Amino acid sequence: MQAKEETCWSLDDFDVGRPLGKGKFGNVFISREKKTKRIIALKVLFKSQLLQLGVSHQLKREIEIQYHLRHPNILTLYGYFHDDKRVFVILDYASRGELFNVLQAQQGHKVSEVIAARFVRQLANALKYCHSKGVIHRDIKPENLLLDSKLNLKLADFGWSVVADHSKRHTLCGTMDYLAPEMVSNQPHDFNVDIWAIGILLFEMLVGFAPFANQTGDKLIARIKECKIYIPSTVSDGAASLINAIIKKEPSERLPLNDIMAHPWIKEMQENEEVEVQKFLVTLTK
Ligand SMILES: Clc1ccc(CN2CCN(c3c(Br)cnc4[nH]c(-c5ccc(CN6CCOCC6)cc5)nc34)CC2)cc1
Repeated sequence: MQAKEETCWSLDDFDVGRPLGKGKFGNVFISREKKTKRIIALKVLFKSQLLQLGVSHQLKREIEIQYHLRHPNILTLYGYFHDDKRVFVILDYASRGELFNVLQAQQGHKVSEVIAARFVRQLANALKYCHSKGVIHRDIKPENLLLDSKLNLKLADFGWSVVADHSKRHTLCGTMDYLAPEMVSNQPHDFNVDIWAIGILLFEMLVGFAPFANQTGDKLIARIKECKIYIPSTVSDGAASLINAIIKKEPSERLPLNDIMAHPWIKEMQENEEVEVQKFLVTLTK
């Protein structure tokens, strides 16, 4: 469906189906656009909730930012409309759902190194595009990474993103596991917070849990600031070297996106990716 400029959408344009998931501010329903029969995801948010929780600015920013991003690894936001009680956001439908649930369904909550390398490469690609437009996502985590029918990763939920500027944002946001040290100590932060999250994600996909998981509150903050992680020997040397090159306390020392995508382990894993993807798709329940 082409995102026609200044289209006036309304609920009458859609057949709304089952809920795909529930969030704090509303629900997402699988839906079909009547004219084109296109399947989409319709995010329905209650204005009362948005006002009560003071997150209307976040929704506005999510829509403004995501609407202007067009990339194969970013979930497309086609448009939005509202009635007196609700705001409706029209989004791409990712048929395999959240990476979070796919990981939960795996033995040991982890995936093979080939699959993990594919997701890291696609996420780095999406972030390279975002950062080139001055957008920092700031909430990279398995819940915000969706998968389509071909197992392509789609970066979603720009509710915590910002357009970087020199004032360097200070608001603390997102869940703690993925927060970079400079964010937990509420220091100025920049694009490198997204790079940090790629390292945490790679660790979690290969080990089955995040490096600072099972910690809470101040202990968790202390562990993140200490920035020491223990990588089990089940993780290959190539993958471990990439994780260690990204998980650096000093933001400017983290491996840049181009070097992540060109890393020898990423390149090595790409060799038999197609076969692994087909095998992995068969294991996912329909
Ligand atoms: Cl306001 C709000 C409400 C809920 C949420 C949490 N999710 C955010 C992502 N949502 C989806 C979006 Br946006 C776009 N495409 C999707 N596709 C799916 C999806 C697709 C398929 C399934 C079914 N599973 C797929 C994997 O095999 C087992 C069955 C489950 C979810 N969820 C979304 C679903 C809801 C975030 C914000």
